[in-house]
Amino acid sequence: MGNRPDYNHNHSSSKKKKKNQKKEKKEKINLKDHLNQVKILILGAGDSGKSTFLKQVQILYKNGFTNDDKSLFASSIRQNILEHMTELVQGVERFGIKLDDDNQEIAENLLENGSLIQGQIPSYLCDDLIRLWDDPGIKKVYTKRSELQIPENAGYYFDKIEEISQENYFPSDSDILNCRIPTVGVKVMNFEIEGIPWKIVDVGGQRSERRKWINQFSDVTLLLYVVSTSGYTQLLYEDENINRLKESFELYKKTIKSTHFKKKNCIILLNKIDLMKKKIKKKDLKICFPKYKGGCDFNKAIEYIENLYIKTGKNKKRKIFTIRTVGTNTPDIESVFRLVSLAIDDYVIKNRGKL
Ligand SMILES: Nc1nc2c(ncn2[C@@H]2O[C@H](COP(=O)(O)OP(=O)(O)OP(=O)(O)O)[C@@H](O)[C@H]2O)c(=O)[nH]1
Ligand SMILES: [Mg+2]
Repeated sequence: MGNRPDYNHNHSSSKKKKKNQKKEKKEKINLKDHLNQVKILILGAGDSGKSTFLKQVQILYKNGFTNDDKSLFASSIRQNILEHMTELVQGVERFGIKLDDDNQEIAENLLENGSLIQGQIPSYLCDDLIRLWDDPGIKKVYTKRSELQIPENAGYYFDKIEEISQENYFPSDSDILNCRIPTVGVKVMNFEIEGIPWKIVDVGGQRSERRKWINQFSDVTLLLYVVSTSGYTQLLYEDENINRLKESFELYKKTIKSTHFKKKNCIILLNKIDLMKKKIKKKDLKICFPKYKGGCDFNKAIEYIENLYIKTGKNKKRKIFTIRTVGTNTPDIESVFRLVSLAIDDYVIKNRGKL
């Protein structure tokens, strides 16, 4: 990736869109004259990429991660490796797949005794993990990982087990961005842009976390709703009868109706399009949205999702913007910030004198 992603709002044709963008740019105003603070609330279902967005803000606007942050992430990354390999080994049994004879014993050992020692992967465990990852049976289970709730990015770390097991391993930004730690509670990030305090609020997206959302609904300047587009082939972690993208859409429908957001602009991040692009070649979006008729065509599929979210959310008092992103790619999130600025200007212009 690395290209500036497309963005769109309220179904404008591309000619009209360009004209609107030009007009909106001209009307750029000094936020300081109108707002005491900017509060951005990030919502979306679990695993959609909300906290990844916050990590990108840390990289872009807060000088990146400290050494203390990196040490903490190193332990989480090692824990991710161990957990996901354990899940793969459990999958071997579930799918009735055979491992190489020697590896069978290693697998059993991992299930019984595999654990980190003071946040480190001991060298014998590192060897075992590498052998398992090299086993064709494990690779076969890995291709079925969506059925096992194993994160799509797990392979990113399995390819680096040796490096990550080094005692002095310090994760790169990319390693940190790929790490999966479900959010519990509310995380707030404060920083300043052009003399105005900005507050970005990230919440946990899993069902058990959502009752805490309402406490964050007041004084919002802009809503960001993150959608994992690749979730159309996955089932919900919390309820394996529900499709993830469907859950995201139903949640959005309910959330955007809230009176708190009636006049608030909203940016929909159509996230994980890297994964969506790969999946759509083999799996039709119809499995999630039966009315979709575009087949295995990425552009048609993404436009269908885009239009669903825009149509459901738009009203006369607010705009729904969309942007396609790979959340782990920093330039994509820089582009989101250009759109954030546009959406906030638009909000301020419409509500001038009432803020
Ligand atoms: N391939 C790919 N992975 C992504 C993308 N965005 C985020 N991820 C990964 O998806 C996983 C989940 O991201 P999080 O940011 O933790 O998701 P979340 O929405 O905060 O999840 P909760 O805290 O449970 O609500 C992480 O492992 C990220 O690295 C993307 O665009 N592409
Ligand atoms: Mg999170």
